[in-house]
Amino acid sequence: MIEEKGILFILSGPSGVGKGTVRKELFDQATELKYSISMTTRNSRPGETDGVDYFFKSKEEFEELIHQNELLEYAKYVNNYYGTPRTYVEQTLAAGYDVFLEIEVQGALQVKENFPEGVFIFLFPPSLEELKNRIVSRGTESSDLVLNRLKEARKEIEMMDAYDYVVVNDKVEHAVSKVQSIIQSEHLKRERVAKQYKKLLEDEL
Ligand SMILES: Nc1ncnc2c1ncn2[C@@H]1O[C@H](COP(=O)(O)OP(=O)(O)OP(=O)(O)O)[C@@H](O)[C@H]1O
Ligand SMILES: Nc1nc2c(ncn2[C@@H]2O[C@H](COP(=O)(O)O)[C@@H](O)[C@H]2O)c(=O)[nH]1
Repeated sequence: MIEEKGILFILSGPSGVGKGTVRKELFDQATELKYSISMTTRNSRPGETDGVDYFFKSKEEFEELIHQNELLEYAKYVNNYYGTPRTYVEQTLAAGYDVFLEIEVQGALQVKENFPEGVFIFLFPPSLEELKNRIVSRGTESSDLVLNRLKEARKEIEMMDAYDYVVVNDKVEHAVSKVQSIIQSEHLKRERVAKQYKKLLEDEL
C-alpha cells in the first residue's frame, strides 16, 4: 500500500519581498493547501490577530516550546523568535493534505534537513532597491529595523542556491501563477513516481 502523505511547500525569501502577499493571494485561489500558522515573540502589528496571522508568544513561552521539542524549526530573526508548530505540520501531512510554510531562510534550511522531500521556493525581488521600497512603504518597521532586515536580506539571498525553485515577485499575479504551476507539477511528479512504484510491486508479485 502506497502512503498518501501531503506535500510540504516552503515559501521563503527576504523580508518585504512579498511572501505574505503572494501567500494570501494563493490561498484565496487554492483552498486545498493548509497554511501552518507560525509562532512568534514579536509584537502584533495593527490589524494582526492572534491565531490567524501568528500565535503570539512571550519569550518564556517560546523557549518552553523549544525545550519541549514542539517546533519543527525556529529562528531568531532581528531580535525575535519565529517558529513552526511541529504537531500541526506532521499531523496534517499524515492526513494527506499539503502544508504551506511561509518562513525566513534559516528556518527553511532547518526544515530541509528534516524534510528533504519538501518543495523549497525562494521568492526573489526584482531588485534590491525595490525590496527596500517595499519594506519602507509597508510602514510596519522603524528605520532601524528596516536596515536590519535589509542586512539580513543580503545574507538570505546568498542562500538561494539551496532552494528547488526561484520565483521573481515582479507582479503578484505572475508570482502566484508560478507558485501554482510548481504545486501542480510537484503533484504530477509524485503521481508518476507512485505509479512506477506500484507497477514495480505488481511485477514482483
Ligand atoms: N509584486 C509586488 N509589487 C509591488 N508591491 C508588492 C508586491 N508584492 C508585495 N508588495 C508589497 O510589498 C510590501 C511587503 O510585502 P509582504 O508584507 O507581503 O512581504 P513579506 O515578504 O511577507 O515580508 P516579511 O517577511 O517582512 O513579513 C507590502 O506593502 C506589499 O503590498
Ligand atoms: N523561521 C521562521 N520564520 C518565520 C516564521 N514565520 C514567519 N517567519 C519569517 O520571519 C520574518 C519576519 O516576519 P514578520 O512577520 O515579522 O515580518 C519573515 O521573513 C517571515 O517569513 C516561522 O515560523 N519560522
